[in-house]
Amino acid sequence: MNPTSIATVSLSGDLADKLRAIAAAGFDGVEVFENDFLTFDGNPRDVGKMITDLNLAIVAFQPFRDFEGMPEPLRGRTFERARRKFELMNELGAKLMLICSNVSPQSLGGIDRAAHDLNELGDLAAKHGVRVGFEALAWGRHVNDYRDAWEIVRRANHDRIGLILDSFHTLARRSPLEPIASIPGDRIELVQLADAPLLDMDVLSWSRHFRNFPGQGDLPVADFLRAVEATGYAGPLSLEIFNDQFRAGSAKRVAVDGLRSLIQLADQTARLNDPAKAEMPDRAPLLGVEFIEFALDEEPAQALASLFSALGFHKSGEHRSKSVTRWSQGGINLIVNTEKDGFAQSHAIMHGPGVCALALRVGDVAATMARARALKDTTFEQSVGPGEMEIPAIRGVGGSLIYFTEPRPDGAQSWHDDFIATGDGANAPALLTEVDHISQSMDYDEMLSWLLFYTSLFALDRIPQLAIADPAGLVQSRPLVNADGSVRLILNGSQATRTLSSRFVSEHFGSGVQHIAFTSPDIFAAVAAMRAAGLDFLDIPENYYDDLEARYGLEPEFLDRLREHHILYDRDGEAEFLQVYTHVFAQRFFFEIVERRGGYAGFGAVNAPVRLAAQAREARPVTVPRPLHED
Ligand SMILES: O=C(O)c1ccc(O)c(O)c1
Ligand SMILES: [Mg+2]
Repeated sequence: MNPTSIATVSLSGDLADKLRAIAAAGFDGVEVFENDFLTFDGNPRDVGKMITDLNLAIVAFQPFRDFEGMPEPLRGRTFERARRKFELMNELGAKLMLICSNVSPQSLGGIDRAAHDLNELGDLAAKHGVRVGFEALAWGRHVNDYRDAWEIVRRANHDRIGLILDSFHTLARRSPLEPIASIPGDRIELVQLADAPLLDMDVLSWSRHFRNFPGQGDLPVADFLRAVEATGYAGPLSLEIFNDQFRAGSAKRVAVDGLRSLIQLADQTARLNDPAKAEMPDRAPLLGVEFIEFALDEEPAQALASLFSALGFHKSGEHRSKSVTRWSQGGINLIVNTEKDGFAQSHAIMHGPGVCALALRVGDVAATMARARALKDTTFEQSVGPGEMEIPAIRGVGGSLIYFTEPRPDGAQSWHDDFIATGDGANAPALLTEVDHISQSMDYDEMLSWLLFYTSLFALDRIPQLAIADPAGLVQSRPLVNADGSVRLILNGSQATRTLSSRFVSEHFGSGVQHIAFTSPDIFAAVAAMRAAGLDFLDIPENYYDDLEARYGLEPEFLDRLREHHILYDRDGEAEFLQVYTHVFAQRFFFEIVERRGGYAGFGAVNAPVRLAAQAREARPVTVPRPLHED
């Protein structure tokens, strides 16, 4: 793999914070952004030493703007400015200066004029023992395509002058990638990498605010890198991300994401060339949700058990050595953990009653763990009793765990064997059959981190992000689904502080599962049975049903049944979706029951504002967050 690097502009903090985060994440080098240096209180030699002490290479000093094609007397000033920066680079210990193409209205066009300027600058660079790389900005005044930048560099014909390629500028303009392959690799000084979501806006604003790490956006960065590899370029791959959330987020977390994105991109690019030569197992296919584990104290656990019973679950097992019970229905397994020590208890103390772990069924646990380790995901081990199974796990959202299980040939040990089966109620027909989806709420700034976490490890497809109106602000919602729909995860985050999603995070000390939806083959029968068992459902206003009638012209009888059972409805072509919500449990999480008819693939997004408003009416007033247990 090429050396890894990241530009300081990609992270929050002052220069020292940024450099520490970059080194801690394990990058080989760094592009020093001039602005990070100018605003830092430390002389160039000390900054240079700080960087080498962290074992980082200075890959580039940048950007030097508005250089080529200036008329006199501006041209003379520009060369003097460059000379000063070369001196500064020598003090810092930087060997490469990045020049981005001129945006000044005063600049003059002409490839030979630009080539001549760069040739002359090459002599000055040689005098100072440094090199210069020229990069086309997508919005450059005369040079805005890498092919023109390369032609200028070629004609400059100076051994101190090379080309800089940036995936964003190339892919944003939809420039063809094939011509990259014919540039000699040793004339490329640096390759910068960035992804971005597809947005319909001017390219400058898009670049300055919405870039993100490869794999977080929609651009074909692997195709770009594949073309670069064909040149024989062996220098650093440097992430250069201008992103509003990254500037505000945790430098440490974002730096780790950056390295993970490069690891996944290298794997993706290798697979484009020859899947057999990949160095790590492929993204893990998900086969289903094996179980969902709740951690809580005895008292709320009893209330949760009543709720599970009313939802049609039966207690199907008692753990052999721990205070852990299993509840089942159809293909769904829920685990209730009330242990007095260990991971689950810490989770309950920290977050209150809630989901502390998800277990996902994968084709090959060992391969999944190997890929997780390659991606630098955090693995987790916990002590187990004699003869009990250790289930391999990694850390997920909000410090929760993701366990991995795999289908086992008959007779092989499985996590089920840790439980003594209790058969009560096992023969009742299942009202609910599968986990339909799991929603996790998180800080808005973390959404791209968890998106990368999930999609780099698992074969999950991203569904476009939706903005959903909560009465207290917008909530961004990003579904991730596997090919057969057996695993659907939803990431929710909001920049507004009082939305249901934000309050979940702020009042419960961090991100986590806020809601779980189960599939029912017959939602009316399920809701009737649950109501008979004493459960009631989130109230939905009459206005909603009036609108449904107006929108779809539903049969009055059908509409009455929806209304009576508080069921929400959506339609997509011939496909239909019915959904109903429990009240919120312990002010933390809630359940949803859905029925999908005719292959409905969405999540009832049109109904989400109705649900959020209903929940807001029920929500307690905001209180100052405080841990459940203060001992
Ligand atoms: O947005 C800019 O000005 C800018 C500067 C330097 C770069 O390498 C780049 O890609 C963009
Ligand atoms: Mg760039």
